[in-house]
Amino acid sequence: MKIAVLGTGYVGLSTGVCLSDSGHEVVCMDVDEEKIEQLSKGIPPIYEPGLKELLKRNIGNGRLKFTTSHKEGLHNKEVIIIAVGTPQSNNGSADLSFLEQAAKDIAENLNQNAIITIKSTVPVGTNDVIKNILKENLPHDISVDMAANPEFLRQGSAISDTLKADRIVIGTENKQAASKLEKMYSILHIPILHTSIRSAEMIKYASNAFLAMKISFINEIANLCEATGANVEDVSIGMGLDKRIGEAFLKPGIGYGGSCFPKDVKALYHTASEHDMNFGLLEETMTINNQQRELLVWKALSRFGDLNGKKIAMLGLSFKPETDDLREAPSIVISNELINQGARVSAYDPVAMNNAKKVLNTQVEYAKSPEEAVLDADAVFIVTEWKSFVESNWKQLVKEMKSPIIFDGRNCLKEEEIIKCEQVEYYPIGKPKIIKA
Ligand SMILES: NC(=O)C1=CN([C@@H]2O[C@H](COP(=O)(O)OP(=O)(O)OC[C@H]3O[C@@H](n4cnc5c(N)ncnc54)[C@H](O)[C@@H]3O)[C@@H](O)[C@H]2O)C=CC1
Ligand SMILES: O=C(O)[C@H]1O[C@H](OP(=O)(O)OP(=O)(O)OC[C@H]2O[C@@H](n3ccc(=O)[nH]c3=O)[C@H](O)[C@@H]2O)[C@H](O)[C@@H](O)[C@@H]1O
Repeated sequence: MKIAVLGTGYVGLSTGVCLSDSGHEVVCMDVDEEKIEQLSKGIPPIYEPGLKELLKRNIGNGRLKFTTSHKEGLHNKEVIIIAVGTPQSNNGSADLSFLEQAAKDIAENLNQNAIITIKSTVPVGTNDVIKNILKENLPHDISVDMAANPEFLRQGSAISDTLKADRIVIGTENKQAASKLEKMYSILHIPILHTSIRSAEMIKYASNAFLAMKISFINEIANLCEATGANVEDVSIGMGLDKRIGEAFLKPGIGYGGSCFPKDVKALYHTASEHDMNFGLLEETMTINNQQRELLVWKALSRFGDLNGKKIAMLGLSFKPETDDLREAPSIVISNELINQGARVSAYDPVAMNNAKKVLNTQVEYAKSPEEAVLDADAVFIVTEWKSFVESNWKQLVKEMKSPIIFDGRNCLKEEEIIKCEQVEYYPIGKPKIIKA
């Protein structure tokens, strides 16, 4: 099948690479010339395990091409996938300007009938808006079918999530479009759910909002565990064993971040208010998340009384491991708050340092290793659960610190390793602290 993809971000690129690897002929387009130049040489602009190999293989076998020209990319394509960004606008709703521009680009350059498949996360009803833009701008002899095909991949595992998704949701307005898209994905052997376009659009927001709500719920339970002496890890396991609840997304921490949960929960809340509905559950999910991001600072304040002049090592800057993305990362709120409190921040991340320098407060200092970051520090904050931090020699690391105090925002360090430290104060989330004087 001949497929065009607009947008080579996490979603467009993963989709393009995986569809070409399944045997389709794919052209990926982007308006960012630098990205396309890099991609054409097989260099991924983002860090994603497995991406580089698939990129090289499919450029090499001629099934995957990149261009900045919509005319060239859309030429003779049966399926057009739109995967441009839908960021948050000032009032919390989804900003559809990239999508609207993409629709105009398609209308101006499409040379045959095609299925326009919206993979970007878009509010219910957006397919209708885009269809109207297309209708107004397409030549009269070309017609399109619309499809909503939301994406559920996670950053850091984008390729394996695309190849081994739990489900593919296809929302269409007619059977021909539905069966063509089903055929496009058939080689992946993933369960497919066919729905109306509006239901497919809603499935995406409902899924992200539900997962975000699960995280805020377990974070509040963690805070209550700390107050009552229970252990949230046991509580999560005990809850998750009930198949009706499920074990996933019950890991407490310092709140959800990333380019999607925060913006999608806000956008769904906005959609509800447009329909005169106060979706209080979503409002509370967001409030809890905002509070949780400041938790480590509150814990440090309660331990030290005052953070003025204290050196705090911040290990991990990306919003989660295996990505260099800092969008809505808790590290942004934490470092700002520490600096407000007069603390010195020494930060380290194995892959996100370059991006961090573009977004974090300019007063943040960057270390070349965890060892350098913790040197003479009054405390260390574990902000992202990178494997290399978990596997570090903590017995040795704490010896480099001014005071051996660890605030673990991800409950990722192994208690059996912490106990080996000669002196340590270890403060996890929602479970008992470990103090060795
Ligand atoms: N990042 C993620 O993990 C996931 C994102 N999504 C959704 O997918 C959509 C895309 O997200 P990302 O891939 O993260 O976005 P991104 O911002 O990383 O990439 C979007 C790309 O589209 C390009 N673009 C903009 N206008 C264009 C046009 N007219 N023609 C061609 N290219 C154009 C941009 O230059 C950019 O490279 C969003 O709606 C997002 O909510 C859905 C699931 C997962
Ligand atoms: O729409 C999207 O963009 C994507 O958003 C999330 O994917 P992603 O943001 O890449 O990452 P997640 O692994 O879901 O983590 C999101 C945040 O939640 C936090 N989290 C996750 C799980 C958990 O149990 N606890 C927890 O605090 C993570 O640390 C991270 O900050 C969803 O998991 C994807 O299904 C969805 O496609």
